[in-house]
Amino acid sequence: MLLQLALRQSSRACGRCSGAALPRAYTSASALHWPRSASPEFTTDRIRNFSVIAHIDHGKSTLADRLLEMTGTISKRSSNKQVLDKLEVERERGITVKAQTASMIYEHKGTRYLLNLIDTPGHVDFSYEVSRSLSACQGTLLLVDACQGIQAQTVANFFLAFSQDLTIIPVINKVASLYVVCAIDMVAADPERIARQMESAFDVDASEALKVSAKTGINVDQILPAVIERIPSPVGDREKPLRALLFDSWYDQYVGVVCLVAIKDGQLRKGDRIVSSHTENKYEAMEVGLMYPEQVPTGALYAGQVGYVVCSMKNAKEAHIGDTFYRLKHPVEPLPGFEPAKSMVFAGIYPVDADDFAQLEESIVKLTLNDASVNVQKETSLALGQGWRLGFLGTLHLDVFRQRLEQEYAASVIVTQPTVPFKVVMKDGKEVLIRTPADFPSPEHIPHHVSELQEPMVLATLIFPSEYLGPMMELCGTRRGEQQEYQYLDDHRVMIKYKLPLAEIVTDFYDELKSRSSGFASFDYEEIGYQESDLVKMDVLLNGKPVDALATVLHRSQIQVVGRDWAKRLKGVIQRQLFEVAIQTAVGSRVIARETVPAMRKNVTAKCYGGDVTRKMKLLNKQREGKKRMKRLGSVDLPQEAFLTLMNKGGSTGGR
Ligand SMILES: Nc1nc2c(ncn2[C@@H]2O[C@H](COP(=O)(O)OP(=O)(O)OP(=O)(O)O)[C@@H](O)[C@H]2O)c(=O)[nH]1
Repeated sequence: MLLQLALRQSSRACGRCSGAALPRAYTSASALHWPRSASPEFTTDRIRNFSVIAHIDHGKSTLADRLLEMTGTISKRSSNKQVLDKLEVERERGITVKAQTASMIYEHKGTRYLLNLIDTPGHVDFSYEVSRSLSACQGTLLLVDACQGIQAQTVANFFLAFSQDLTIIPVINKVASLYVVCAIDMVAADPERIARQMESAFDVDASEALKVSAKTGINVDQILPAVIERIPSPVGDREKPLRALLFDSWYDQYVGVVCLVAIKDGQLRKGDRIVSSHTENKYEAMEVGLMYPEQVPTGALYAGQVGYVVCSMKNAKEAHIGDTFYRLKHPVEPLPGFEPAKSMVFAGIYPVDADDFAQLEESIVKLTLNDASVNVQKETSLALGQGWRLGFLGTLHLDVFRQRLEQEYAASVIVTQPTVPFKVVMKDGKEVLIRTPADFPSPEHIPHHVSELQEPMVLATLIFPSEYLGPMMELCGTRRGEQQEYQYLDDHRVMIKYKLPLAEIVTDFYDELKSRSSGFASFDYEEIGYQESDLVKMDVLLNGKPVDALATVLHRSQIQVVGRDWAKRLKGVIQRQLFEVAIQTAVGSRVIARETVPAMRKNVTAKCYGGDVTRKMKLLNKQREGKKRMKRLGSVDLPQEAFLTLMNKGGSTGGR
């Protein structure tokens, strides 16, 4: 019984991990020590809501650990590392993909404060998480690595915070490595230089920058006093009617949907009847509390506080991020809310074994309960059967989703080449969004019905040491980029901005960027709408039959290079079969490239003379295992790797 209770507790703590409970990686001081009657004590003047934003790997999660330790929210244990990175994929990849909230109590000059900290992801694909998390804050710690200096996501995140009028505290991290030759830039970490960079890029006062080491704890004790003294307390009146902003939600397999709310006005008590402004659905608040750092019920939340509410919501889709909750019979003006997340990269996901369709569907539904930014549509491919066309925020997001399907749900899937959403403007003025190459108009159809083909464009920011200026400009040039801006951040670092087609950066742009800059360049982008483009659909044919799941849309200038490359790559992964396999790439009826896989003999044990039964069995088993991972397309067996190899041309993870 006790064991069951412990397991239940442990998986509840990980409700955000879509039901796949992780072992508790840390010891929380929370549930036992939280003074349950404490929340009324924290009036708005004794609350600070702040986030930590930075480029990837600049130390946000490590700093969050130190702050949680300092305030006694978690105990000091060597095993307490990146405690707010709760997902398995986050721990394995060492990145944050989901913003996490934690409340702390901190005494400053004899007064106790309730501090609410939100650790945000650094990667561009998850900037949607950052922007909505900032709506629950009045200030932010802008963290910059003392070796690397300002990077592209530092700039992007700074502007997100700036546009929301937040107080920004500059923090230079990793100053402990001051006397060590920094492996990244091969120059000593130089906090003064970084402070000057921040001054020039963001117009902040360099003397206000805190210089800390999140790892060793140096100067970390200066952070919370600065938070209290510099960041304004939230405005809000607990005597007014309830206005609660829903800014995050997740599905917990035991209690259902958990909503994270920022109470802008009024109070939210257990048992209250509340209404969603978006849907007008009515709910009962069954449990309310603070994230300390796990869910700790407090019975009530008051104006200015950030916490969770479990209400009688049946379906996670009812939780509309940006919604306003109000108390039944006391309607209020809804808060502005947020733009919904826009999918920028689409890919088909299919079960390797068609029998696993129902199981995979269940896994996708569960996973998307905790990631509403994934766009889901059923799709049928002639080649792969029934599956889904999923929309993601970027290729890292896609890769993380695939990894979570495989790790948390043991799914075996085929992911097709990612594509961006193209636009077809018809002659009658109608606009059609094309999310899958299979829907792209045929060459015969275009002259009669289509007036323009368009592709999505982005404004990319690249930051790198000045000696890489040539290779970086060349890279952007070969990717059909147009230079927009050029600025020296200091004597060593340059920032350039390029207008680029999104399709060019969801392929291997990031890998190229890293290899041509020896790893020193960083980049970020924002969408800037659609632009006319000379697009064509390229088909892949196996023994003369087009495979719809392998089709892609390209700029006309790329057909020759990609066509030849794909034919070669497929030849490399398609095993020899009983008959010859012709691989062709083609645009309409024009063949671009052809490769041939010669025929082979079927009997894998033919060379196994004599009576060695175990060896024969081994070979046959191997052949059977191999077959399991094959997809039969007409008469040709296509391995899972065929899709992967094109994706890698292809789908780099676009961010790390
Ligand atoms: N030397 C040194 N290393 C640090 C310091 N702070 C963090 N690190 C290391 O930097 C790496 C990245 O730290 P994280 O805390 O995961 O960085 P993050 O900003 O949360 O990363 P993302 O969530 O991926 O954006 C880890 O290996 C940390 O141990 C520091 O003060 N000094």
